[in-house]
Amino acid sequence: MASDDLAGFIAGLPKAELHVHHVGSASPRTVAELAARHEGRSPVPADPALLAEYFTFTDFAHFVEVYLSVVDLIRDAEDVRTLTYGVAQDLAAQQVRYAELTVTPYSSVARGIPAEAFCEAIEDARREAEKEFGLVLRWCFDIPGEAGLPSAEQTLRIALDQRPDGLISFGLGGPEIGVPRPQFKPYFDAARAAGLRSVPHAGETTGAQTVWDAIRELGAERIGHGIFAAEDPALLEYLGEHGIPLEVCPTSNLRTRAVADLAEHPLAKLVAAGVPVSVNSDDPPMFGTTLNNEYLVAAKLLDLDAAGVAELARQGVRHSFASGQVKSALLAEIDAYAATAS
Ligand SMILES: O=c1[nH]cnc2c1ncn2[C@@H]1O[C@H](CO)[C@@H](O)[C@H]1O
Repeated sequence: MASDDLAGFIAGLPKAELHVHHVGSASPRTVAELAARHEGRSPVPADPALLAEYFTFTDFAHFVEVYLSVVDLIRDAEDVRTLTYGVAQDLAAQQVRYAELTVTPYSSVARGIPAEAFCEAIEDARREAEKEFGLVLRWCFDIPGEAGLPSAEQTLRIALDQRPDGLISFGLGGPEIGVPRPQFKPYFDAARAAGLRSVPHAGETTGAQTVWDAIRELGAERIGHGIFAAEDPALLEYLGEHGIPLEVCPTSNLRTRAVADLAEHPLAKLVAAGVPVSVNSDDPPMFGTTLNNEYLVAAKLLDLDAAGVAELARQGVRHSFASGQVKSALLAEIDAYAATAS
């Protein structure tokens, strides 16, 4: 199948998205509109054409700085509602049927949006998206690592006090350098005791030890990124044996300069070692990508044909925290599509 045909196959393929950030998914149009409202008071350009340059990152720390400047544009619950609905619409347009969206309530609450109003806004958008697009949305509430333990405490409190219906997991994002995972153990323990699944980022910008810490200290059931696990054969074996999947986002790793070149991306090495992986988009407009494009990138890295790509989509479903019913319906849909379209 030619590359154009494969792109067409991917575009129509029903998919799950497991690693995508809320604010990081805002379309350039949405970001530019929000920036226009705060012109003169925000470094974010109000012209969508200038955003690509603004979203050129020198390293991961620069990425977080830029990310937070966009977070700063979201000032009230109406902004949250509009943003979330737009993200759902963009996912549905790519034939995403189920998505776990990483949301950072701490950042918005710290900027003055009450926790209750924030949760109400995302829940409104979630219900609307399910009704209008048939997209099942779930939330991962993550601790922004750079904001330290007070942000962990508050993220946990918001999760447990508000407990929005769509909330299924607890995460940890932001920088890894200078933000050791073990200090977050009590918060993950409490979140897990309350029935939330554990999905911290680890091994995105630091080495295998961070992934071990995420597993041993935070009870990680899936790992955000985890690409530096490739450095440690014992860890690769452990991930495979215990079925702990990595949520891999190839273009993100390139754009934050975690990986110098796609040719050096460890996806193929991880798969060859028997590590379960899914392919995801992270912060698609900020990285100039889409989930569909990430599938195409992964197909090149793994040398996959249409059947291989369909299997990748099945992995995303299997690694998700969706209900058994949602999983079987989506797997059946993928099977039916692959049988007719390839
Ligand atoms: O690739 C990523 N790695 C880590 N954090 C990220 C990424 N993309 C977006 N965020 C977001 O960065 C904020 C600051 O900690 C958090 O809101 C986190 O969700």
